[in-house]
Amino acid sequence: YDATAPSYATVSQDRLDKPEPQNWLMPRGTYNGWGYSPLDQINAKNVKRLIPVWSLSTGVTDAHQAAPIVNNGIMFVSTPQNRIIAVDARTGDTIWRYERHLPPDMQQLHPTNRGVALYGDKVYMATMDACVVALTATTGKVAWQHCVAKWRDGYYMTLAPLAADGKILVGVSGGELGIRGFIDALDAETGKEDWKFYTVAGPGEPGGDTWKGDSWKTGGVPIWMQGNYDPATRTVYFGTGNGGPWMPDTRPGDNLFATSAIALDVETGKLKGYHQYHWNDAWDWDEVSAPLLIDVNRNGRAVHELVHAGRDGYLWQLQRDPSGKIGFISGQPFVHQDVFKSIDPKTGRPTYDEAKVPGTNKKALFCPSLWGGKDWPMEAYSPKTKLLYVPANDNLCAEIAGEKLGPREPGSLYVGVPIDDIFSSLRPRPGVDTSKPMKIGQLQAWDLSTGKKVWSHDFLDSAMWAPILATAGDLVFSGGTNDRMFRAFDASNGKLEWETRLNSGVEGTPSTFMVNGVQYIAVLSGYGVDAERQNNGLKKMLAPRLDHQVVPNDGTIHVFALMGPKTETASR
Ligand SMILES: O=C(O)c1cc(C(=O)O)c2c(n1)C(=O)C(=O)c1cc(C(=O)O)[nH]c1-2
Ligand SMILES: [Ca+2]
Repeated sequence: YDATAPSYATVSQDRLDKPEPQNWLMPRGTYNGWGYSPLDQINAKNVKRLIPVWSLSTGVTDAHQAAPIVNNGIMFVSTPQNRIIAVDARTGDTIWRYERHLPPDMQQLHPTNRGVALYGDKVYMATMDACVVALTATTGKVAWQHCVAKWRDGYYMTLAPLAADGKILVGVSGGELGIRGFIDALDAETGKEDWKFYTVAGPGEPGGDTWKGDSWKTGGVPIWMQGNYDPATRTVYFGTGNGGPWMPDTRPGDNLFATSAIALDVETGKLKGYHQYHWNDAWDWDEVSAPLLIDVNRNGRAVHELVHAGRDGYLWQLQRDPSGKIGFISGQPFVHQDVFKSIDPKTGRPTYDEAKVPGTNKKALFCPSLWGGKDWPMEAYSPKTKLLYVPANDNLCAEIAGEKLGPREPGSLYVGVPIDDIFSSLRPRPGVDTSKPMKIGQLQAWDLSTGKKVWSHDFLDSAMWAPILATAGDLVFSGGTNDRMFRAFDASNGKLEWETRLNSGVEGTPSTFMVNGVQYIAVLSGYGVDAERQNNGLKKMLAPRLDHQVVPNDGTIHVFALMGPKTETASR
């Protein structure tokens, strides 16, 4: 009998509203999306003593992006192919495993999963075949499942569900398959649908006049990242994806609510407000990472903001209102961006350089690339340093041209750009000398009060493709580079404090937690999907410098703690 063995603690709405510091109950730790932990046992002074405590192979390869979710010493990890592993977070001993039997004839464009949600006594996962499964947290047995769409019709799910107000909120991927995107709220107990919100406004609905003819039926606007939540106003905030098909002339108009931040009433799913970052998207710039809820000090006044580092390469600061309305404050490039000619100072609406807008039979070279100034990996915010940390990719561009599309075939790509052209679209920023090590990936830190970049840690010949964890120990953690490193930086100046090389590329969402007085840092390795596709583009662009480079794909859970007597007892 182990008196210190973890036992499951029911996840109430109160606990989700204010998670205990020792737990990590959702992908970003808290509903505001900060990716911040108040734990400080591991700090800038002692992080050099950080050592591996345990690791565990997940048994699958490809993009492991989920955060290890921890509730009272029990860790839940989801992986590609929709598996979940529940382990004793101190030892790595497996408690149970769940494996979804996915249809064998299903093609996966983005074989990944961004994490589980906890609510009550259940664990929830959104699946590649467009279903939500609820498992009993202590046993891993299926309590219910509910399919929100037909995978044969091009719908799939990669996001972590958001648990709030007794509901499980999910959205669908398929922006490259001609879907009509939506968010569904399911009853956490039964799986019954409570409400549905279509992200492509239909005829007669608000925003419906921003789509012409039947274009709304295949308008895309996927939701493939978890939302954030404001319990005080009971508002959920999501970021929305690209319009489909990609070429903007196939769907003239602004295309609401594509590439936007949207605010929905958690109870009813009613739209309370929105801000479209860029209209009539032409670049696959999904703006799916949900805006962070941050109170920013402006001249002694706390302004309630929504902050988003866009795939369009702009850092957006918006204002949130108790009514859910979203106002515009500022937008400025955080990487080289040559598409926007200006931003309306009142509304934030950009004007475009038409030469940078690809179309059907119209080639365009534009910066940043299709993968954006920042793709899905989430920013972090530390209330201690008051800095926003952005995983950015600078000096990259892309060149594509559209081709005429036939009618949509359910379940097939409906992009209007040949897939091989997409994977070979990456270009260096014009004028950059690629014969020398090239500045690409950056971990940037921004002061939101002044709108100034405070520091940047730059990586050569590598993108930066991983979410950030910030801690009260004055550290920020992240992987994301093509050298398999997992790193800790000083949160105030970006100095590298610690790094370790893992078995494969790291694009996991780091988390931190405490059990029996020991603080741990956890992250998944496992490389794939678009981080790998973009890196393949870099290899061609920078040849022969990266010719020898191999980034393995194997998935592993890694857990670290400080070397010392406490760690030794903890890991035994
Ligand atoms: O339009 C969509 O539905 C959709 C879905 C996904 C996804 O579900 O992962 C990605 C994208 N688009 C996308 O454009 C993109 O760059 C991307 C990168 C990744 C990844 O896991 O690295 N997923 C996705
Ligand atoms: Ca997309």
